This record gives sequence, C-alpha cells and structure tokens, in this order.
Amino acid sequence: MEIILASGSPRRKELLGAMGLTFSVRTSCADETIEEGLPPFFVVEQLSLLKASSVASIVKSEGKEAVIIGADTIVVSEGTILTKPSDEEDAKAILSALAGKWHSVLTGVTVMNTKNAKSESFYVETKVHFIALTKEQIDAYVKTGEPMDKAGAYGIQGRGALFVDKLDGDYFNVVGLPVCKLAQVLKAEFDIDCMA
Ligand SMILES: Cc1cn([C@H]2C[C@H](O)[C@@H](COP(=O)(O)OP(=O)(O)OP(=O)(O)O)O2)c(=O)[nH]c1=O
Repeated sequence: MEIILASGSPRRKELLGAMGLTFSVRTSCADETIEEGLPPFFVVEQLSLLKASSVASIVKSEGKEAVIIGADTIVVSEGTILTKPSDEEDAKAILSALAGKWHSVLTGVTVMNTKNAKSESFYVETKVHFIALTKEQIDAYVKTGEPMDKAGAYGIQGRGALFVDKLDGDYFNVVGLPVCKLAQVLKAEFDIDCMA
C-alpha cells in the first residue's frame, strides 16, 4: 500500500524519511481555521484529520488507495494557542510571551487507510522551557526569518535551540512529527513495521 504524507512541511518529510519509510508527499488544502474555546489536544487532532481527509478525497477521486499521514503542530502558552506568526511583530510578541517560561508543543497526527476507511488520530505533548530573552535578542532572531513558518515562532532544530534550556518529552514532536509514537501506531493499527 502506498504511503502519502499529507504535508508541505520539509521537517515532516525529513522525519518520516528518517523512519525508513518509502512515501510520497501531497500538500493538503485544508482550511486550518481554529475555533475558539476548544481544548488544544482536540484542535491538533482535528487539524491533522482535516489534512489527512483532504488528501484522502483527492486520492480516492483518482481511483487510488493509500495510507495517508497528516499532522499539525501548535504551541500552548498559559492556555493560549500559538500557531505560526502572522508577521514579524507577531513573531516578536509570541517570543516575548515564551521567554523565561515553560510552554507545551502539541503535535496531532492522523493515519488513514483509504481502502478500509480505518483512521487513527492521536497527539503527543512536549514541554519546552525558554531562557529569559532581551528585546535585542528577540529582534535579532526574528530578523533571521527562521520563526515565520513555525508554530510558536521558533525552530528548535535551528537557532531557536539557543533559547531552550530544558525539554520534557519527544524532541522530534517539537520539530513536527512524534516519530516514536507514530511508528508504534503504524505497527499496531496499520501493520506497517518501521523496525522490520
Ligand atoms: C515549535 C516548532 C515548530 N516547527 C514547525 C513544525 C510545523 O512544520 C510548523 C507548524 O505548522 P503546521 O501547520 O503544523 O504545519 P505546516 O504548515 O508547516 O505544514 P502542513 O500543514 O502542510 O503539514 O512549525 C518547527 O519546525 N520547529 C519548532 O521548534
């Protein structure tokens, strides 16, 4: 069965590749608007489901079958959901809110088999702590452009690593894909064994 990653994220492509799987990539055109007041874990699971379903309909309309993987990552700071910054000012405001505190990074994942309509959604939470940051440090980081396509306005895999002094959970979950949990779900529910 063909495996399709329903994501335009280069990080997710790299991580799924590192799991040893052969797959293709199709970008979803799902509407990622977040309804107010929903619990963050529900939001990420729903968005991952939307992304996977959107690609599943295209695959089905082409008369093909596949196992589709969709994912979504958000940052939660003091109960507020932070997605990608809308502009540089927003990125600065987000980073100021994260500085000197703990926040959570949640990635929701949906795996869907179009052949039998089996679908599994789950999420993984990683807690991340930032050191205190000065306005100058935040401005300099935003100038690099790194924050603009990332939830929470930082990339732990890049210069954003300089802000992180503590982490509790799966590092890869922060980068966009909880590879260990995903491998377990693929094996248990979809008979796809990454370790074979
Ligand atoms: C916190 C953090 C997020 N991110 C990224 C992971 C995700 O790509 C992105 C969150 O946006 P998403 O909407 O989850 O994903 P995306 O728009 O990049 O890709 P697609 O919807 O097509 O799957 O933030 C990092 O790369 N490093 C980090 O440290």
